Amino acid sequence: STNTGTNGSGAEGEGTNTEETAGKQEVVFWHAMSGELETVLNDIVADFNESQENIEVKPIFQGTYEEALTKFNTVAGTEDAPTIMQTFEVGTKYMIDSGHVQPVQKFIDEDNYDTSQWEENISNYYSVDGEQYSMPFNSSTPILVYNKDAFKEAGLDPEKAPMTYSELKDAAKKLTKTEGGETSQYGFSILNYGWFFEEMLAEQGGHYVDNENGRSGNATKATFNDELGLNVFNLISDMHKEGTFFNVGQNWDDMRAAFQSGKIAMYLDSSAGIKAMVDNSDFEVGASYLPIPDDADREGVIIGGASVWMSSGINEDKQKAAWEFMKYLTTPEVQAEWHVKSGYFAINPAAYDQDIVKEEWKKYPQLKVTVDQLSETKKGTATQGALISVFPESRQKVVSAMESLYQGMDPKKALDQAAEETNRALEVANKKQGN
Ligand SMILES: O=P(O)(O)OC[C@H](O)CO
Repeated sequence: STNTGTNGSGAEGEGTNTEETAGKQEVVFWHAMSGELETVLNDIVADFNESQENIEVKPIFQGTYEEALTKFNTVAGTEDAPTIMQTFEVGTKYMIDSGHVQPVQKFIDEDNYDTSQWEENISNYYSVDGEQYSMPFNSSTPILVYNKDAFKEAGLDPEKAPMTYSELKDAAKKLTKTEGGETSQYGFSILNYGWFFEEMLAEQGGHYVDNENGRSGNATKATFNDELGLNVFNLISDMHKEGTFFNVGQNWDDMRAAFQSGKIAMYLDSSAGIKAMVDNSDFEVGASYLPIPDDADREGVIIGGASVWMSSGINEDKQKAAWEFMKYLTTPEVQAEWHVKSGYFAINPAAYDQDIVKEEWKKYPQLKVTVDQLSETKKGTATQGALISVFPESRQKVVSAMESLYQGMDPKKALDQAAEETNRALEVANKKQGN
């Protein structure tokens, strides 16, 4: 089964929005939650619908985050646009620039809604120029996941996950099993997905683009190809050359299957994948913080996952109905259920005081690790994440650069190329926006 929105598979909705059902205000909700996540989401929606006389929320799965955004693009600004759209974090600026979204700030103000109950680290990400654009919903961060049984077998302390690049390299060497030129177990792997690079850069306090990650002004240039970005690329390249790193490709399912089958002993995953991993592995699974370079200060992680957006240009009663649903999603009770069943963070930390969370943390201490890593994150423009309209495109360039490392490309050259391509995309986008 799939666990995260980046890894969509399953039945997709038709994407057409039907009229009001039985006099109820229909709220069409496009999302990218597949597998078990979709079930949990549908349950929450069903509970909401049951509690409402006049509102009916209709969730429609639209594929991966990338696929859903492409579909949104084709209907944004028309009457076929969904009332609510789930978009991954790196689509934030893209959504704002689209001109087809209604910032939820309007409803926060009209309703005197208290957003201080939201986790600041999370809501900050979706707040631009003092305005809350979207409502945080499913937030995740990457974590290091490791096979504790393999650690024991290799003579490593299963309670001590590697925290630095040197420790990671050493552990990976001990965990790698090679016989007659065949490697049956690799020490480490990272999915070819730009998110992991973005996070490992932020951990060191690095910026992805100029103008303080596009937060103090419009970004004009990529900065991720600096020394800090190079640390990450060098790590991957070195470990790959040493034979301790396995290239799993771009598919989340393949990566998780490689871990479960014992092909890799450590890898990076979304915090939203940890619970299913613990449940579905026949060995003990550990979770820990992202490793950092030996001499770096730990800055923390950027909020990943997605938030929910409201379309503009649609009936205001529909928007109000959507806002009711959004408020419901953020209650401590719903967030507690969402956190324990999905593994995503509670965007309302009061959820962590709910009994079901306390019980679950006893059973799955790995869940708490993910919350600790986030709460220890230092506030700043590095960990707030970059704000750029061409982020989804730039991410693809970084993915290609990561892939070229396995063909033996020089890490600096690979990274520079991704940066140049990002610069070109930024230039085009800025011209279009008249900046
Ligand atoms: O797979 P998710 O939902 O944890 O999200 C990971 C990334 O942040 C998506 O951009």
